[in-house]
Amino acid sequence: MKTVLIATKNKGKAKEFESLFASKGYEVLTLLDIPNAPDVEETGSSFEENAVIKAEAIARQAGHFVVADDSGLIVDALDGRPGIFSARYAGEDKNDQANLEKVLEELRGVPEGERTARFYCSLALASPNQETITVAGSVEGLIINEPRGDSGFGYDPIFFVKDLGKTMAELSSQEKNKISHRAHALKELESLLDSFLERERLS
Ligand SMILES: O=P(O)(O)OP(=O)(O)OP(=O)(O)OC[C@H]1O[C@@H](n2cnc3c(O)ncnc32)[C@H](O)[C@@H]1O
Ligand SMILES: [Mg+2]
Repeated sequence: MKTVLIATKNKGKAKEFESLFASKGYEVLTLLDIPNAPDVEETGSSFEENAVIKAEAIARQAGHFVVADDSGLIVDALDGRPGIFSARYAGEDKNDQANLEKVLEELRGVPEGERTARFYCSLALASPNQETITVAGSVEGLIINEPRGDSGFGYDPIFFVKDLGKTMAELSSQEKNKISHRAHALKELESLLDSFLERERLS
């Protein structure tokens, strides 16, 4: 089976990539499988910049092509926050529960019609031998008042998907993997991946 290395230490993302790539015939490895994998500092000012920083740092270290994901929640009433600071919104310890509570607190009193938001995912595909490629995907939603559901990870329990009448955390993993920002970004990457890997083989 073909293997792809994903430059992430996030267990929720790792699980989703395993199932998203399984349908394309790839086995997924992440930094969680590699002892002492470095923490790459996310010093960029956009999702794209951070995805590229992570992908290129790990590709250089591993001497192999990798995919990195930089993603987050963009809330219109909060001028786009938490945005690229989604993982550490409530503090350096990256606590999902504290992060979503901070968003709910900041939105207290904001009427339903003004609680629009989107999840955004930038994927970067990098190799020591080639120019880095980036793609992106997003999904629209509303931030509800109370967390609902216990699947998924991160901000999923407060992100309501209007068309499905459920929060992201109330969807099965199969359902989330059809409509998520990550799934949409990966769809974009799919058409570029084969030719990237062919150039990789020839380099
Ligand atoms: O950098 P890596 O190691 O990949 O792991 P991370 O958790 O730090 O990941 P990011 O820097 O990309 O931060 C993304 C944050 O946005 C949130 N997020 C991203 N995708 C999400 C999803 O599908 N559902 C819910 N929350 C999500 C989640 O809280 C993440 O911690
Ligand atoms: Mg991160």
